Amino acid sequence: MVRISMHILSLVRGRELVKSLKHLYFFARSLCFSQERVNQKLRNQDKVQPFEMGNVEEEKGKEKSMPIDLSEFSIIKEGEAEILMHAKNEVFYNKTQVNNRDISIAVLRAYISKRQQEHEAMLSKRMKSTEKISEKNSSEPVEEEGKTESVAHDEKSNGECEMTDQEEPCNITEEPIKIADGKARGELKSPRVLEALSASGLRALRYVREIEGIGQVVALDNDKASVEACRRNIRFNGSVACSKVESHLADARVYMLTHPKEFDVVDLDPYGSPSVFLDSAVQSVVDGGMLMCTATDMAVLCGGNGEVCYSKYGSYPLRGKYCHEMALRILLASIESHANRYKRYTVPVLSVQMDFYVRVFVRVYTSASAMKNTPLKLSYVYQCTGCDSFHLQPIGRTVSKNTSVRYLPGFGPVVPQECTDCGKRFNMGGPIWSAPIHDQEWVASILADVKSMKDQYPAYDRIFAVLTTISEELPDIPLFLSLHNLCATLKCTSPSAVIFRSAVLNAGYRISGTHVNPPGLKSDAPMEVIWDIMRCWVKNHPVKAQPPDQPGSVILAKEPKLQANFARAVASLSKAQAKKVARFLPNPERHWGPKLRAGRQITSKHVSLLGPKALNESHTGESEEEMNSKRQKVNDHASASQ
Ligand SMILES: C[S@@+](CC[C@H](N)C(=O)[O-])C[C@H]1O[C@@H](n2cnc3c(N)ncnc32)[C@H](O)[C@@H]1O
Ligand SMILES: [Zn+2]
Repeated sequence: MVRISMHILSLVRGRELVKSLKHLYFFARSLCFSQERVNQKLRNQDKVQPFEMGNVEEEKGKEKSMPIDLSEFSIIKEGEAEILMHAKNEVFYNKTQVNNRDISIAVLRAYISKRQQEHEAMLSKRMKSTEKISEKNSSEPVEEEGKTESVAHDEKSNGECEMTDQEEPCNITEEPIKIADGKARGELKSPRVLEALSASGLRALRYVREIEGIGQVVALDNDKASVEACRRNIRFNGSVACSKVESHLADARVYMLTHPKEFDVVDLDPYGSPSVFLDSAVQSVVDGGMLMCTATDMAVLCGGNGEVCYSKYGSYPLRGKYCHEMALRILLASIESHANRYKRYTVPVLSVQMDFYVRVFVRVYTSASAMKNTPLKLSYVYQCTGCDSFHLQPIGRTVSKNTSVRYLPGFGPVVPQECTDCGKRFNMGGPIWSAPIHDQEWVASILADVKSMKDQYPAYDRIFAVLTTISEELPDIPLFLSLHNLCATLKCTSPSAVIFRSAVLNAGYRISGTHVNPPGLKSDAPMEVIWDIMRCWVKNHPVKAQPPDQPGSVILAKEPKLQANFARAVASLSKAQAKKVARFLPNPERHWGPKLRAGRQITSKHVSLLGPKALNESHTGESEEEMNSKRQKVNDHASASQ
């Protein structure tokens, strides 16, 4: 009915009568068809009469609508959203990113509820201070100018508070304060989201169709075919999508720069690196808002090309086993550096490495004084070239005297020229974000929410497993050790993870897993303690003699100072392990990975990216029938995974 009324409206706006009637007829007809029947039609190669799809917002008049032949499309359903996918792959769509979209939805839901709580807390604080002042005023008839000023400023600022040194940043876009029953009451507007690189619009559509309390979603793309597809998909998704999603043909960088502090959430999901979008993105987020950012250039971030990483992100990557976590921390450091240019700073809420990409969720605040803490949250990393020892070199430090704090450069170097464990030299990487990469309170509430809405996440099993592992990570320990690598250095058999964890715990240190690598271990035990534990292990599990200059031989030549206790410690299994909750899941199918830029031809140089099967398929020149059957499989898979 809504669709029909929209068409009557468009008719009133002066469209050609005959054309609109035709339009109306096909929409009415499409309403009668169930989704399955549309699919069936596509499978049977039935030519559906073309119908015209107009644009959805202010650019309505500018572009001429193109007639669409539905038989050229397959319908892809993910969550509540459905998109029309053209057979020619003109617009980017990668179903493996369902994990990425699911996690983003979970974080957005948490953000909306947190934002509401923060708003209520701010209102009640404001109310209390107003009450205090009015009490004071009633007992003291003469007003103290200075004291009332701050409240007056508060009310006048209407949510756009200026930061003072100790203040909590405010995060709200408020409607004017309404006076009801003599009380001041600020109402929170629904959050506005910018999906800066939207392609088909699938993400934006899922956001509006699945997230309660979400406001407007602005979907941008600088590719005409993508914007056309996005608009088509908006219409295809009905009235909620039409009223909430706006699609614009625009360069995201220009758009974000010209819309400073306008969006509660800015979502960047680029091909490869987000580096060129960061500067404008950090400026487009409101105070207390959230920036969500994906990077799929893992080869760059993980040290395949260190100097390229430096030029894009301002950090040198290292090729340790921890490189995927380092990738997350390089991205976080880079976002912070861009934010600092505008007196802003970030607070990570959740940082995930999954499949073939990293994705971070950070809140953005403005405060020139809080920004001074940034050097305390960044470190260089010294990685020994001989053994697996690594050490962090913080960039800054503080000295407190009475109530004042001085900010100073960090003491260094934290390592001598040669590794104290094996005698080899160090590579230096970074700077990385060395403060926590998740807010565990957020993680717990996201996890609880995901669990309670299991059916609403097509990738539930996967995202639940990842979030569970994240919830058990030691929050204050950057990077991790690989038990496998420690043993490879010493050329010894490996203790089980439980035995090794127990030895660390029995020595009085903490240890946890990491979501980026199933055997990876995070610990606050210094490297000398780790090596002592391994020396003790080798005493009971001797190794063959090695040349004396080998790092392993140098390490084993020293006597341990600590006597390791390998008795099984109670906490040697994580809670999830103890409860047999899956923490890591295999990929649902082969070549569960990145996808080429829309419209590109698959050639032999893409084999490493997409796998040989993709290449063979692109060369076999499949028949239309095969293509249709594949498209159907995609649909089946999408609906089966819900
Ligand atoms: C990886 S796709 C986005 C996928 C989408 N977010 C999803 O979840 O399905 C990246 C998109 O960014 C668009 N793009 C690239 N550079 C852009 C720019 N400077 N401004 C706007 N869009 C851009 C591309 O046309 C492409 O459609
Ligand atoms: Zn070493």
